[in-house]
Amino acid sequence: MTADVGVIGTGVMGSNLARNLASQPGTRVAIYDRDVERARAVAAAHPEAEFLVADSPAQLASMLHGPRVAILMVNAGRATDSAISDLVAVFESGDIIVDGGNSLFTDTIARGRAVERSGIEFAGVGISGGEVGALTGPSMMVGGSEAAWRRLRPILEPIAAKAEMKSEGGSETGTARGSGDARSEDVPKPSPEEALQSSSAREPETAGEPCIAHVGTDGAGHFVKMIHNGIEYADMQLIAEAYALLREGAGLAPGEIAEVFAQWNEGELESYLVEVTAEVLAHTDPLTGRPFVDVVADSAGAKGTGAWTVKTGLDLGAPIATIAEAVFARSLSAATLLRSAGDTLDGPRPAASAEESEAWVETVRKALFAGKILAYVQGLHEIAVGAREHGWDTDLGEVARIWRAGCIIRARFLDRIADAYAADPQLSSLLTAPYFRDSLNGTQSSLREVVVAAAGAGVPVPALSSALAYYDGIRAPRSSAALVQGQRDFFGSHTYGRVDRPGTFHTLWSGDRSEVEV
Ligand SMILES: NC(=O)C1=CN([C@@H]2O[C@H](COP(=O)(O)OP(=O)(O)OC[C@H]3O[C@@H](n4cnc5c(N)ncnc54)[C@H](OP(=O)(O)O)[C@@H]3O)[C@@H](O)[C@H]2O)C=CC1
Ligand SMILES: O=C(CO)[C@H](O)[C@H](O)COP(=O)(O)O
Repeated sequence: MTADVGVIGTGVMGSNLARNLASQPGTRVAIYDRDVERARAVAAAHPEAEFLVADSPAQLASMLHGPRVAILMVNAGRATDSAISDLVAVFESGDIIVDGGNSLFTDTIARGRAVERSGIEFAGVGISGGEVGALTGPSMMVGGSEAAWRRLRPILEPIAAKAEMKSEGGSETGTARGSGDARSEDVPKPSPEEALQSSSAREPETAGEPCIAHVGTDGAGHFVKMIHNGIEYADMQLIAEAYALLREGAGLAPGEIAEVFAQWNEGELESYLVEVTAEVLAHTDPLTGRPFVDVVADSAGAKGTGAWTVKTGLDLGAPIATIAEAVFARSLSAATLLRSAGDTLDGPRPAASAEESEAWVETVRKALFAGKILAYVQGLHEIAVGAREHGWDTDLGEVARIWRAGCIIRARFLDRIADAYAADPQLSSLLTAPYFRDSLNGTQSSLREVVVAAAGAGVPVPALSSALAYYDGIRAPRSSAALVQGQRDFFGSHTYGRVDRPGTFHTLWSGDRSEVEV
């Protein structure tokens, strides 16, 4: 018996993606893990998937009919390199290797070149949705040649999340829905545990637009996924700051804040991350009976995609300060030695004013919405700049469309982003689209208010502050960069342009201070 597709790596993502593939009619899946017992255990736990389990890459290759397709779901970096070289040794020209992990896009470009020298196709596919998404429908960002996309589409499209079709009236009623997505109103949602334990708990979504797209050649899929994760970092940090403003500014308890977030999730802030936040805040630690959030160490981890987004933004000259602040906020949280100096430092201590809490909650909600829009604006701008730099034909509206369901940053307003690019495919910035312009005009004063209040109260809100600075930086009729240009010319003859005539100029600062054209 031969299999249609192979999955390498049967950990959190690979096991669930393999089950998702195996649940498609007529699809037989072969699995392999370097820990062969892990792959065997996955097959034993899910007999309905009828997996073929390979003991080696060579056996996997022998189980697949040609031209072979294998999807790697292994850790980024060395593990991916080693899995690729194992496959290259046993695959043949015309076969295709798909890297579905969170690889750095520049690695994907280099790997593609190396692999394709042997006639084997290579595609880098960003996959988002965590373990439940992998099982019930992830969002997938495909990078690679048109030929690879044509081959992969029939395999991957059926397992992708489906975003609800919009009814008459467009975004007013159109909410994103992936299989396993929490926002279905008419379909009972299996809990994550149910979804993971039993494939029979899964109600495959067949209607709706599949959340998968070919976003460009070589590294484009992993590039777009990297920035998805950068936005994820910013979104999470903005939410965490809103939580701090409610807890420390309004004196609300975690359970009360959980209710606030659950309520926010009914409106324009509706998103998977806001929903998850409400669940985490409502949770009580079974060991101590205290709010779960109070017993978790306040030191955040990171696997690297956020930092890559920031490094790439620096290389591309794309201003993504809110994403950068979110990455640095995690670094600061984990810098225990640095933070130990805090005890000796003066400053205000937050004092809650509970009597104003209702108005404050609404102000924080609006500030969070403004911050969230600005974080997406930054991420999408970085995609546009990166696509230009690398020659990828990435359609930002398509990116927004495939993020509407299945992925971690799925949110109601992604419909609005998709609409904005559909209305104007040449949109230079989301900020000029009427919905986003009007939303920011209606929320910017709240963003300003919380940043001022937080600074006065000593509550750190780096992401909200940087979102406001980004907004005001864009609004400023004249930037203070003119002075920076003057300073650069003074100490380094770096030259400058003028507002009143074309050309490049230098002032003879050490001489008679006359100006010369250079
Ligand atoms: N977890 C998540 O929510 C998400 C993860 N991702 C990405 O998906 C990929 C997989 O993540 P995840 O499933 O969480 O990772 P896990 O560590 O749970 O699983 C990876 C599996 O691959 C095995 N493996 C490593 N190297 C090889 C190899 N050369 N050949 C065969 N098997 C190998 C590992 O074995 P061993 O334990 O021995 O190393 C392990 O069993 C990563 O790139 C991750 O960044 C993407 C989206 C979401
Ligand atoms: O890819 C993902 C979702 O799309 C992972 O959830 C993400 O990698 C988590 O990242 P980190 O551990 O850095 O917070």
